[in-house]
Amino acid sequence: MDGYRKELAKVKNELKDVGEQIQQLLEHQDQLERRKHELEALFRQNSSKSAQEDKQWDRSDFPWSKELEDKMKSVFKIQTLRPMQLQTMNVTLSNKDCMLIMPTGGGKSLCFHLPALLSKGVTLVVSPLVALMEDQIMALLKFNVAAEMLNASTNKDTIKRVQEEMVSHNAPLKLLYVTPEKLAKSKRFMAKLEKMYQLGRFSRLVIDEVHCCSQWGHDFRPDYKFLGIMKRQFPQVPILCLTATATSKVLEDVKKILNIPNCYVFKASFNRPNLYYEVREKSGVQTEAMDEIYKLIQNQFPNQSGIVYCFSKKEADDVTTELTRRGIKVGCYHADLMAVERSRVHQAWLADKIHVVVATVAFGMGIDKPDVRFVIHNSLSKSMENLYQESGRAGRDDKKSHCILFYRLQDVFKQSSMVFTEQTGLENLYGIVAYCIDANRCRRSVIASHFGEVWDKAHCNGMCDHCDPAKQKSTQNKDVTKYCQDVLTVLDHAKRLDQRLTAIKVLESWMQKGPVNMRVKGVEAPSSNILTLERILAYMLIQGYIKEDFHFTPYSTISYLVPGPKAKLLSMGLENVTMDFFSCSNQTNGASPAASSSIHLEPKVKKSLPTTSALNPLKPKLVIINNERSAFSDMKFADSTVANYNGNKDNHSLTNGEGDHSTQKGGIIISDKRTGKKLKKRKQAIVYSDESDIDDMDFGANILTTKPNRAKKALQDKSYPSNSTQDTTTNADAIFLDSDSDFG
Ligand SMILES: Nc1ncnc2c1ncn2[C@H]1C[C@H](O)[C@@H](COP(=O)(O)OP(=O)(O)OP(=O)(O)O)O1
Repeated sequence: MDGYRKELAKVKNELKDVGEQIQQLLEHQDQLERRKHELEALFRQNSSKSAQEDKQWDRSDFPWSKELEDKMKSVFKIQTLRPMQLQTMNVTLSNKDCMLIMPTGGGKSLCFHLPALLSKGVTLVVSPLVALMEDQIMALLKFNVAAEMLNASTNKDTIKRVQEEMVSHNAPLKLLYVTPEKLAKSKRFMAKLEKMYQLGRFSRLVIDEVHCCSQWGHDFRPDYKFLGIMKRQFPQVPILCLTATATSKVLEDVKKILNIPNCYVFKASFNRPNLYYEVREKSGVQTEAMDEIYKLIQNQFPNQSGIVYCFSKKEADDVTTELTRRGIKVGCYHADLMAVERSRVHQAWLADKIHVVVATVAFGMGIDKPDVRFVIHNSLSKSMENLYQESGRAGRDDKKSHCILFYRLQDVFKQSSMVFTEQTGLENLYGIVAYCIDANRCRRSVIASHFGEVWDKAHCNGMCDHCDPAKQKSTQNKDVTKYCQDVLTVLDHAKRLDQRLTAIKVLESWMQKGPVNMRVKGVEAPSSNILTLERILAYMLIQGYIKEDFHFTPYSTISYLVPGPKAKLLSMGLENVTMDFFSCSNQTNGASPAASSSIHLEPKVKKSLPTTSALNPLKPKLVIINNERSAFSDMKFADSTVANYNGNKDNHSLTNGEGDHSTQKGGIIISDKRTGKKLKKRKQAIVYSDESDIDDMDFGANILTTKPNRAKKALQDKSYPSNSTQDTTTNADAIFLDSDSDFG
């Protein structure tokens, strides 16, 4: 026996060592990964080869340089080129393959419009959306540039005419737009292209939104894969690829798919200095969430142009109804609406007849309104690329504009059950979740590292909620290991009972709410607000301590939470989890999820202060306020007696609920405001607090407890009609308020 015991102790020790080593290695791996990204970016930006190449293509002494400048000014009325435009045009005019990554609105179109005018023959442009082509053709026709398009709904006469122009030396046609489907599915059209090529009239192939080729990208389109044969069929035709967003992984994939391994890659900076990035917490109550968006638009952007992006068509319909009811001129745009209605909304918005378009991502590519002052995300986007591209529709006129994302944990699962079948769907989604719950990193630096760029926080210029001096707040790194272990215990308990838990159910069990059999002995209800708990859960998810397990019903896909690959390390106590929290919570409205999830010295978690309106439903007979630390001390409780407790048991003041004070020496004397009578000794009073220093105070109550769950139990024992903490609070005879009180 002794031998076993010794060996067991030895094995446990070794396991502990191994765990610590694993943790160190994991941390080291994280650091190396980060450094690798930075070095790759630095390498790309500074390597002598790429610097030389940039210089080489920046020249103005090419045979076409003079004509290029003339046409730029005379046809497109543009005086100077933006960064990377000249390089790109010089490469493609040299008949070399090129890839340009430039942010939305950066001016990619000019990079093939202008070369098209300087080249003999026709530039073929593959573009994913008919609406996008229509917009471009309209703009080109205004500049008297001959452009056409072919798609599934083009009539026979037009097809015939265009196909004749493709192969006619005298035809004025300069740009021909087609959908990838047209290329992939029309053999006749491919035959015409062959002919055009043999006649030397196929001057260039432009592939817009080229990231659609790659399954690693955020908008994979299977028909884009077909473009892989173009280099083989037309080896002399230079390919120009354009996209606003592509990670290095996507770039490499695209090069492979299109057979252009040696193409030149130009990358304009992702940074849009005039865009202010912000994440705000979204209320769990639909009407409150709508009120907040309404107030935001009304107060900050009155009569200004903006877009509100929604997760689904139904959400877009609902938000449209809600905002219209509140008096904002909005139009709705999504794929289920008739084309005429979509076009009506788009045109009315362009003409400023309506200010806001509430839309799904269907309202996107090709939106070129210069004065969009705000883009609000009512729900989480599915990736950083999506967020960047969608919010990038703001501020094309280079004036300050706002990109505000409303975040709530429940939106993660709406998205995850849609994207989990995509190759990197969950990875991309968790990337944007990390962006949302980050407490202090510059938003731009998170975006930059996502796109593999080096970013110096100082360059943000206060243009994100974390760098804005007006929103200054300090953060503290706190240990949340115990919380994370408790979550895993809840999951283990459910597993033993053969139950599956969604995130909401996990939170419920963790907070000792919901079905009694799901609550776990030894797991104490955390004294923190729901937002903090959601944030910890989200962090566990993106770090791999928990993971999602998807199940199908005939109507939907449900995401359950189960222990993740790193769970073991945590439950064995071999890994510590720390998170950043704001050290003071002086923000209420508009705070980011991180901001409102401030945390005390563990294990206690602090929450944002509820507003007066949040407390209005509470009408207990007695309200005891911690005067020293509470922001509630100025609040009025019309139907309650208010006792101001200042941490000194012997000196308290009482008010009549309307703010008239009378100081009482020698302990609290509680009287009922309505009758003026002293509350009877042993009157029931439930006190919610974690403050241990009230433990031994005599409130004349026969129930005094310091934990909400114990209070609740006490209430249940006394047969109070309540099923939730909120109800018990409402029904309590007395509540204790300090800055940590929890109304979750
Ligand atoms: N050098 C320039 N100087 C002034 N304006 C320019 C210049 N180049 C382009 N523009 C204008 C034309 C458009 O109104 C606007 C956006 O250009 P555009 O080519 O549509 O952007 P883009 O194609 O990169 O955006 P998206 O990714 O949304 O398609 O900028």
